[in-house]
Amino acid sequence: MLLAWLIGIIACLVVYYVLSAKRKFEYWQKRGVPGPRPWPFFGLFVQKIKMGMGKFDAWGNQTYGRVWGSFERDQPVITINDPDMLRLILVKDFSHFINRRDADINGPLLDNAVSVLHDQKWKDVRSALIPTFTSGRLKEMNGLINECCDILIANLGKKADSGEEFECQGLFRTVTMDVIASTFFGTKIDSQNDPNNAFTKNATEAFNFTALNPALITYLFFPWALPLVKKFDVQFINKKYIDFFVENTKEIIKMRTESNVVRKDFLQLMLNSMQGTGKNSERKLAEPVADLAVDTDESQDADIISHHLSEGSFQEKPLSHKNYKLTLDEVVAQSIIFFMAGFETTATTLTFLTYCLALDQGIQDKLRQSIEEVMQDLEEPTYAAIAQMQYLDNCVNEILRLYPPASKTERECNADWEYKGLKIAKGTLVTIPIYAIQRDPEFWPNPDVFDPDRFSYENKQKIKPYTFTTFGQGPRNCIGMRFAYYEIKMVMVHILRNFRILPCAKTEVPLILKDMGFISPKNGAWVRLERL
Ligand code: HEM
Repeated sequence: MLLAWLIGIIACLVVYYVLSAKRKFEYWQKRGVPGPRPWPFFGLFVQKIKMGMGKFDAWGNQTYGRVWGSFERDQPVITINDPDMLRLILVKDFSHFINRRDADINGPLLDNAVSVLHDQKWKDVRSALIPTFTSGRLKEMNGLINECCDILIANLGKKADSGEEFECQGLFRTVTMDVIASTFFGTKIDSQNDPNNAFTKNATEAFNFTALNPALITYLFFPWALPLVKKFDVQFINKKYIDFFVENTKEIIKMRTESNVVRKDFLQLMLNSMQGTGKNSERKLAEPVADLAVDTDESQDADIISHHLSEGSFQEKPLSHKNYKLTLDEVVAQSIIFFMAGFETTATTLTFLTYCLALDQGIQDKLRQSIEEVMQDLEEPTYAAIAQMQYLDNCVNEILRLYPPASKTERECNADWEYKGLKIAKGTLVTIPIYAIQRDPEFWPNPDVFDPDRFSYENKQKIKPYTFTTFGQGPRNCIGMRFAYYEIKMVMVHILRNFRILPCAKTEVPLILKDMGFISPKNGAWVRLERL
């Protein structure tokens, strides 16, 4: 009897999942949008895991064209590789596509993070954060970043002297973590000399995503169980790692408030905004929020980013009309999200660049020489010097094109939208397949080749807008973009002025990628160094 019941239940579930897969496939067919047929229950999950997210999107583009449809859970997903459509979605019609999806597995504190906030609340918080990332602020961080780089160079010197082969990503994580801890929290954690310290361990573990992440599995396959698992504190990034950062951040804030210590770091800027003493609080109602890509304060100086490439990041309209004051929870949440978003992405970029320079000594020599031409008698790089290093900018952009740390981003459509007969219904998720667009041979000839000259002054003018979207585009692009460029360039200048990067026996060619969460080398990127 029990067996009969069991067989009956399984049969019902099979029928349900088969019909549901059919319904999802037909949803896009009816709208004339091609796309893969999802498997019952698994959807397209198995293919994504097998290929990796970026390669899955590239396969989708090749097979179905520039616009194709699929589903995630019960939500229709449309993947768009058409740069003209992306311009509309990310910039012109941004008001239809303000938010990313609400996965509701971030945990109560991270629900306050700018990356997951929605609508007006997002506008308020983002507006309050903008003054934190101007080039003026970055210039103030120069000494702190140089300090972390000096430790790196001392440690690399030991590796060069011993002829040791080493894996770069682990090493770069410790540098970028030290930089973030120092520039954001005014704290020296010295994870470079103590890679087992609690900050490094917790942050690295927090990013150790696998397809078996319990929150991800529940979200994708058993959404009805979400309220239940949330009761057990299951969230996308394990609660124990988040708690570690919450406790530390709150402790630092408490110490500052009690002792009235004022520092020149990002945390202080946020605390100023909380207390209404920040630059933001002086903004007049009608005054537009500072442009996200172009720093009006410093517009007479060369900037650290290529404006041409961040076309569309212009803040066309003010985001918020209020002089928003951050709450304590919001300050803590932003601190954590900056830490999380900031160290792994920059470490990965440094890793890939080091790897590619090891394999191409010609490019490495040219880069070193171009850096020396700017540095001349300077002992340590300054913001102004970095901004003049054109070939370094080309190399960094090319590595970000070839290996974008985030293989995709997304927007959720909040009101029905139409373009040339294609209707996107409210509630549809729009996927922007960063990796796939940046490896598309129509936009990037020989897309798998590392060729910094694609970004030379002359060639850059020919790059089709919205085909380089490593940092996203439009008002909701990466808020840390300028900081990331600055940090990556500073670290590379220090390394290349001291060492030649060489391949070693363990250098994997071609590099196999891991593409769950952020893109990274699956088996690490191994090199060795020689002192110059
Ligand atoms: C190489 C380094 C980095 C890359 C490639 C990168 C990439 C991205 C991408 C693709 C997005 C989504 C943009 C969109 O949807 O249009 C994003 C958002 C974001 N990034 Fe970055 N990022 C990097 C470094 C950083 C750093 C250093 C920070 C902080 C210090 C940061 C903080 C953020 C935040 C807070 C958001 C959400 C912004 C919002 O929703 O308003 N990122 N990033």
